[in-house]
Amino acid sequence: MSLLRFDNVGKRYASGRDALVDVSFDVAPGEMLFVTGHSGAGKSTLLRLIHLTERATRGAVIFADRNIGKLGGRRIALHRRDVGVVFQDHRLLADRSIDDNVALPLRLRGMHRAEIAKRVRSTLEKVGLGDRGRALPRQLSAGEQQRVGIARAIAAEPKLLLADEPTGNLDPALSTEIMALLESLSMRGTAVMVASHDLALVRRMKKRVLVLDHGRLVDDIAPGDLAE
Ligand SMILES: Nc1ncnc2c1ncn2[C@@H]1O[C@H](COP(=O)(O)OP(=O)(O)OP(=O)(O)O)[C@@H](O)[C@H]1O
Repeated sequence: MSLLRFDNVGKRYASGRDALVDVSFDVAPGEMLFVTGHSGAGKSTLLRLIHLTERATRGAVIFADRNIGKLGGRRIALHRRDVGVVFQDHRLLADRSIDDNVALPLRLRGMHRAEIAKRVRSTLEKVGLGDRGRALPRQLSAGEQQRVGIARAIAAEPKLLLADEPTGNLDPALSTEIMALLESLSMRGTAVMVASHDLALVRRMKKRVLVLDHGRLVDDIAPGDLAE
């Protein structure tokens, strides 16, 4: 069974630019994989079609057996509950505590306060920040802030976590640490898709790699098979 399927997907922006052309692949539940390719190859666009910040203009994007390209209004919000997103610049609220930042998506879905407090605590523990909940983002290191970004994205227990260049601003040691964290999430059952142009990092992780070139999927490399 697949969690996500791209079926001959194309994306042409209003500008006329073809960002994705005839892209097909499947992602299994709990799988971790990378999407790589040169700048402008279409990595971010591919993730946006899954999060529905953009729509495919050809083909179908199927998530949990549903064609999400047709969803509107409230159904988009419901779909996004299943899809967590981590950004390069983590986008934490500077004047809110770490606890509040992680709680925000749970509040938005109307969860009860006691349940939120419990979830926030367990999620921060998962990312190794169980004792930092009262700190403000600026009191944390760059790597810790990115871990808070991941905690916020997984607090609601999505089926899929999308990460767009999640280590773009971090040094190699911290990047490896963040990747190990993402890997541990996939081992607990959350599928993880990481867009990255950092080939050295992608190689070290020995996961499946989708390679985009000018919007086309030119390779789908099995775990560990990326050439040195
Ligand atoms: N909102 C948009 N409107 C028009 N064209 C866009 C838009 N977003 C991206 N593009 C174009 O689509 C193509 C793919 O862009 P995308 O951002 O998906 O690539 P990328 O692989 O993520 O690149 P990078 O590594 O530089 O972030 C590029 O040619 C880009 O200029």
